[in-house]
Amino acid sequence: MEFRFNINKIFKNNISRVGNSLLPAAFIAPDRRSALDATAYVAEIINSIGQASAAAQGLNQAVTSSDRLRNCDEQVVYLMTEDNGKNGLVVGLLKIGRKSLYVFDKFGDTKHVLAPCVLDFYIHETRQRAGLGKVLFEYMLEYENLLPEQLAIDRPSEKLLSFLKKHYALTEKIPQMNNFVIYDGFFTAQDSQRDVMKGSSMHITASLNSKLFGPQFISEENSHRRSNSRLREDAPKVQSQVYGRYGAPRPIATLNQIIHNKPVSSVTEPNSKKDNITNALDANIHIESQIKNDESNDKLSQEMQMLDLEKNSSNFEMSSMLENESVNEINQDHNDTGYFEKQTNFFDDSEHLHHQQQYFRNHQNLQIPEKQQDCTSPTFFQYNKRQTGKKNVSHIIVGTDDKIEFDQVDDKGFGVVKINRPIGVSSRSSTLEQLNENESIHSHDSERTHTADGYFDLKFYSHRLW
Ligand SMILES: CC(=O)SCCNC(=O)CCNC(=O)[C@H](O)C(C)(C)COP(=O)(O)OP(=O)(O)OC[C@H]1O[C@@H](n2cnc3c(N)ncnc32)[C@H](O)[C@@H]1OP(=O)(O)O
Repeated sequence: MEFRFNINKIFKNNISRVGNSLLPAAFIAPDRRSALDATAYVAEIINSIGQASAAAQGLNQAVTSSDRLRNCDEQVVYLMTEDNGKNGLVVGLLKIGRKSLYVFDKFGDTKHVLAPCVLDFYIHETRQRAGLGKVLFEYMLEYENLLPEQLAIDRPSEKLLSFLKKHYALTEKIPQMNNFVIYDGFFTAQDSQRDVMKGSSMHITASLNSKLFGPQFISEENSHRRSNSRLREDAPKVQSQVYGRYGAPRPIATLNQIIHNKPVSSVTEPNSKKDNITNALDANIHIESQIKNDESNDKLSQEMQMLDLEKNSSNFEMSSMLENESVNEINQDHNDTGYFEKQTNFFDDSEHLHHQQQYFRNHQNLQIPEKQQDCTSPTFFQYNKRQTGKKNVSHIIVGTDDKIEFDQVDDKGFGVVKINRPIGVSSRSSTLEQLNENESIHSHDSERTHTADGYFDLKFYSHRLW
């Protein structure tokens, strides 16, 4: 390919490497004007041979142009020239550049690579099959320090495929979804040259996630995490060791025994303390029976309601305290879910029972019979709307024949049920006022008052440190 100007002044060697400056590396311009002229000449050469290459490949548009080369840092053009004793000849073009590609490996996994690519390759028709193509290609490989299998070929022609097969024995292609052709050994060479983007590959599956969000990057961290998660799935599930306060020896849980009417034989507290607890419970029960006998007395009825609630809540509290081992865990869950802060509203015993059973099922340490009516003894106190005269009353079912220990609870936190009476002291003769002095049910959020619509709001609170 001849030009109207002398290319020998620009290209000192047979093969010249031209970057985005559009000047050969060996070109030394005496002045600025000479540099600008040389740039214009090189641009013309590149455009011309680019058009010739496109024509040789049957392309409508040239792959190689001076504008594209000027605007791209990652691409370079190798030009092969001949000195014909006149203006010189341009006989070959090879354009390469690094491209970010998503390519399949041999196993069908998609990888994201920054690979050197052969973008355009052309030897003038008058010089083809004369070995010039190999000379140009070898020069490029040596200059770029690349191996032939490292290259991704952009839409190669049959001539180029034949060329690569003949000179470099590249035959085993790895099928791709794009127009690039890569050969076996591409990834090995890539890894050796650190051209694979470190730690990043694409994971394409037929999963919904892939459909919705596209292929996922698999970084080293993700791979590690996935392998760890698999290990975790395979590993036997062993309950973690409990340390500290929760690891201390605890009495055997008795709430289950209370519900099932079993003797609380495992409680290992001193007898005197258990006796005190029993006395306190008996006292409450006695008061309850007395009050029930005289339902016409409104004042006593009010007192009964207060005592009922106090007993229910205190029994529940005492049971909870005895259930330290299991309840410690439960409390944490319920503090999070606000279980004890929920206002219960049971008009129907079956609903109440279902709720209670559901609660115990959620905590496998505890058991509750499927049918509460199976528990015939001891007495289970279930106060409903008819008994209390209130629309909303929280129900607590507690067996009273068992010996239960309880401690006083500080008036701290939300909705604390407070029992301020010394253990063993009967509250039989307590009037409502005395009861307010010594035994009180505190609810910071909603006081124990009769509201206009008759609602009674009692909220339980279970401290995390119990
Ligand atoms: C990514 C791309 O650029 S794809 C486009 C590639 N370019 C083209 O197709 C343009 C037209 N062809 C050419 O320019 C040249 O033929 C090139 C660049 C492919 C090869 O350059 P050459 O100087 O011919 O290569 P070289 O002489 O070193 O090697 C010759 C070998 O190339 C292959 N080859 C070259 N020309 C042809 C041809 N017309 N038909 C089939 N194979 C050919 C053959 O394997 C040949 O070996 P053989 O002669 O023993 O059969």
